Amino acid sequence: MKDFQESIYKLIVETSTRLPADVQSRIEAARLKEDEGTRSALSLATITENIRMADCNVSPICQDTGMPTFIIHVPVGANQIIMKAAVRQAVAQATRDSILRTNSVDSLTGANSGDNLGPGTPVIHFEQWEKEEIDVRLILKGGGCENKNIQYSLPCEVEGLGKAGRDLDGIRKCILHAVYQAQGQGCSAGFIGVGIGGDRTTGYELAKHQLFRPVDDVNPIEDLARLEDYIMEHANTLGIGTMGFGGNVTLLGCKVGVMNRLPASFYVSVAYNCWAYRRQGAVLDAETGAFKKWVYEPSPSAAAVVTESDSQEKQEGGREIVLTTPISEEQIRSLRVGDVVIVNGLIHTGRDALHHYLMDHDSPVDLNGSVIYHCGPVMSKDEQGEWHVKAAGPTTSIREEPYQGDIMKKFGIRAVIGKGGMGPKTLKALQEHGGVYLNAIGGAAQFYAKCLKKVEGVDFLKEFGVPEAMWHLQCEGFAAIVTMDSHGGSLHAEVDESSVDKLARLKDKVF
Ligand SMILES: O=C(O)C[C@H](O)C(=O)O
Ligand code: SF4
Repeated sequence: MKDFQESIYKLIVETSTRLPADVQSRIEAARLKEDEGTRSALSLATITENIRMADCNVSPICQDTGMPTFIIHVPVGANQIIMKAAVRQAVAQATRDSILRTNSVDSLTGANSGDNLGPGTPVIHFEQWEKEEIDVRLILKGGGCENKNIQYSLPCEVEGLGKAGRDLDGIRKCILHAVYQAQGQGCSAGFIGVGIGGDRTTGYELAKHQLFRPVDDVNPIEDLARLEDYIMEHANTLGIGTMGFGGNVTLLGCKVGVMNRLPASFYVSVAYNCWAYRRQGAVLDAETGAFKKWVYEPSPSAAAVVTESDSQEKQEGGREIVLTTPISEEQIRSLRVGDVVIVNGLIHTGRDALHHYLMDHDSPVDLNGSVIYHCGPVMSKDEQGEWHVKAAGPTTSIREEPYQGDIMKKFGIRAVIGKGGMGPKTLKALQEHGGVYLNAIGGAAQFYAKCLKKVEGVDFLKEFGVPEAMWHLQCEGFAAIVTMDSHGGSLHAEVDESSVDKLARLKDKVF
């Protein structure tokens, strides 16, 4: 097994930095389905550019490299103990090389293990089979879309759709609702895996397993093939669009599996995966572990991908405003939903741990007129001890809803950049205080890293770990869209309202 570890490392690099061809072609098709010049079309152009950059830079497509989950099929007699140790070493090496973000956190203390190893991480499942080769599949599914997974226990009442019974039509309602409830927060347009039956644990497992199916396969069970087609057609009438900006394409793939259940239970489990659907597999030689071939066709090389890199400019009706930090209240009050803002100057990252901390502590730096970026970057340190941003897209902002308004007021923060939008408490605070919410494109980690020119410093690195630390970054030309303004306007509230109406149109029995 001398080559096994190296093959696993190669698989991790491929998975984190290049989307397979089936995934990429769905994204490209979505881009063509969106009307030219709309926010969704331009966001998909940014996403396409980001995919190209990740490939060229051999760097993570998205900064959240997720929970590394391996499913390994081995011939009878393979030594799984040795293989497991090699997988763990390859994961640690990929983390040192900034291909994976340090993503393993002690649930009680919040301490980051720093190498992606810890109780429960990475996830490694072994299966034996009769074939004379090893098949290793890997999925890197990030935390934001994982938070949008949902499990239904039938029969139940589904918002917008009424009663969902223990039949195919009840299942249909659950899946439609699962897409609706994710809104833009799981970086739509997304892919879903659905597990029907099992118990609460195996139902979710089955759902995740569906994400290993090729995007273009046809379900061998006729009823489920019909259900998948129906969902693909109708989930795309909800109008949620890319990042929840509104648009024609909300769902890029739907795969449904079924297993037996207990008489008393009927679960429908949905695993929601963002557009950054990073899954790949490798077939390896059973004796040496040497790489033989990829399981999913890799994308054509980056040079062949056609891109439009001027995305986010000239948005539908929106103005483009350049803001340099520190920003005044007057400047903020002049902004409206739909404006494109180009941010320059010093900004600060802050997410869960920092927001919690700032509620009853002082800030280590002056935040008056500043911008907080909801982001947990991938960073690397060079030999001179200088930090560099390797990947830095936004994280889901709604997690900071309990804190955000209070913190903006307490420290005089004028803008937050994030993704997926925030709720009524923040919207009210933006009005009272004179603040704005700027939506960046989730997953576009290479695209934004390019704007983060210099690391001026960092606080709480030891205490919170790399993703949660407060990084002080000089940025240049960071484009984001105003989706919540200081006049009570919220694009997220609008899209939510209109999509629940559209969901309700799908109430009538189909199956
Ligand atoms: O943790 C992150 O960087 C992002 C997360 O995947 C998210 O979607 O919010
Ligand atoms: S930030 Fe978005 S694209 Fe990245 S892992 Fe989270 S949900 Fe996926």
